[in-house]
Amino acid sequence: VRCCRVTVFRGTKSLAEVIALRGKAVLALSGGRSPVAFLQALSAESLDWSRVTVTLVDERLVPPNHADSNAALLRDNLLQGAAAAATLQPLLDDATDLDAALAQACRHWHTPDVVVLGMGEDGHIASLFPGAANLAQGLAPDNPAPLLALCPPAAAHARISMTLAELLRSGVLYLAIAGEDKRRVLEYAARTRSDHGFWRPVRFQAETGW
Ligand SMILES: O=C(O)[C@H](O)[C@@H](O)[C@H](O)[C@H](O)COP(=O)(O)O
Repeated sequence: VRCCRVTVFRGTKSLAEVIALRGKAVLALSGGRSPVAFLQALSAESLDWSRVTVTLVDERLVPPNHADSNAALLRDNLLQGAAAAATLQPLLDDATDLDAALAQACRHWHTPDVVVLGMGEDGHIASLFPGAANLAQGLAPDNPAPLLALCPPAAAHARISMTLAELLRSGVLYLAIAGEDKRRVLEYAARTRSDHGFWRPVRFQAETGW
């Protein structure tokens, strides 16, 4: 709960600063199970939401109203109350194959000003899952591509994800995690020097102080 309140406070402040500077802001959020309380709390924040475009750090290749759709998660939990005035820019529209989905997502993409990441217990952020065939591409710090298509063996659906390079090109990054298990993963990742792909995404965040 504390993590959620702190991230709501900091995220809202960052958005307000970007809006004051540039008149508009792009916010990229994560999906999964844990952001519900955060999204609901954020939706009640007083901010000029009409100046905010909300998008996702990753999306699953499912129809827009599927229970696993991250866009549906935002629609149901964030785009309510004060935040209903924001513009939702989903990553996927009606694409059913992964290449078309990636092309579609890239067409509408804008590098976010504010990003809120979650983290899986295997250390993945966005959909940069350990074991994904093209993980190296997703983690290459000089990859010019903002988004990547992956079929991670550990995940239920094929995914579109921000690349690590694009995360690093974004304005402000927050990592919102809760619970002992995730804390242990983060601490382990910060300590380990092994170059095992399993720990790379999250170790990168630990080392760069996200
Ligand atoms: O769409 C997704 O799956 C995410 O964006 C992903 O990176 C998520 O943040 C973690 O998997 C944590 O998920 P939980 O909140 O469900 O633990």
